[in-house]
Amino acid sequence: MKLTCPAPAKLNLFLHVTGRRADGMHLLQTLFRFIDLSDTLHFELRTDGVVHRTNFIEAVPEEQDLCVRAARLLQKNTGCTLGADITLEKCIPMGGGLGGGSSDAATTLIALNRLWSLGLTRDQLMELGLELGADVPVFLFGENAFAEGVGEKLQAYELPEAWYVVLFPPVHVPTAKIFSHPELTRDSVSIIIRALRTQPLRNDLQSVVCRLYPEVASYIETLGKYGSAMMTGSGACVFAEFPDQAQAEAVLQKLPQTMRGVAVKGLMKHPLQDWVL
Ligand SMILES: C[C@@](CO)(OP(=O)(O)O)[C@H](O)COP(=O)(O)OP(=O)(O)OC[C@H]1O[C@@H](n2ccc(N)nc2=O)[C@H](O)[C@@H]1O
Ligand SMILES: Nc1ncnc2c1ncn2[C@@H]1O[C@H](COP(=O)(O)OP(=O)(O)O)[C@@H](O)[C@H]1O
Repeated sequence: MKLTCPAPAKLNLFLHVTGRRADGMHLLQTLFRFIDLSDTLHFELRTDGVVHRTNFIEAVPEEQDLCVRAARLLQKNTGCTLGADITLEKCIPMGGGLGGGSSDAATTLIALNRLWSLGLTRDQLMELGLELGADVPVFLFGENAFAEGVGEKLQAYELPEAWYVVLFPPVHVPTAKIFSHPELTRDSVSIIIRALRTQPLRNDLQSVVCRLYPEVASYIETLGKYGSAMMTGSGACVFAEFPDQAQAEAVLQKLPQTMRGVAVKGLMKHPLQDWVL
């Protein structure tokens, strides 16, 4: 038996750092939006219990791959003796604040819950997902969401149709380096969800990233000539929102050819939302 499933990327339409937990993890408020830029995962059932990624991905060794780790975590927690061959077609730039690894992990949990007939509920999958990373639960939640805590307290948030130009600056920003920076804003005032309609949106991680990686600042400045440009997550990717495809693509055309990026549609929900009860 085989399944082929998408794993969409996310944008953080705003991100505030409101405090720090006793274990050092930062408390955030953020708005997650899924976008139509996806990895594709293929799952083939194995009856010998082995979980194996079939393709070579230079930046991610098999044992570290969040898909493989998600599959093994699911086996461990359910006692399932089935396995899977997983083929991962990467399209989402890695380590860019687009949540690709987290999304791959969530898609693996959803797909194997079905392929192995485990019957775990959405809440059970979200609890498992959180063990793999703070960004995993939202992809299992399945709706665009306002998030608090480290990203695990989620409320569905309805967003209008929109298109995004997403640019990939050629730098790798380690998330831990930004969160541990002494000059990071860690005391933003908590907002209530309704304030999002009226408040200008910002990302509290952006100024530290721009100082350490001037390329990110330069991409924001260039894209900012055409729209309201911001960084997603801990970077390095930057984005701006447009009302329709034509406007987003026109902006992409005007940007210097050296700037890699895409024009993508914002999704109204996760493509596998209906797969989980
Ligand atoms: C910033 C966000 C916003 O969506 O996105 P990304 O840029 O990763 O996509 C996430 O909160 C990223 O969550 P996650 O992807 O789980 O972070 P990890 O890479 O595991 O975090 C690496 C390290 O960053 C620090 N960290 C991370 C998240 C957080 N809320 N507080 C932290 O202090 C911790 O030191 C952690 O060990
Ligand atoms: N399936 C995967 N896809 C991408 N990255 C992965 C995966 N599994 C593990 N990783 C690791 O997670 C890191 C963060 O990846 P990713 O989720 O793409 O970025 P971000 O957290 O910035 O949104 C990568 O640099 C890589 O080392």
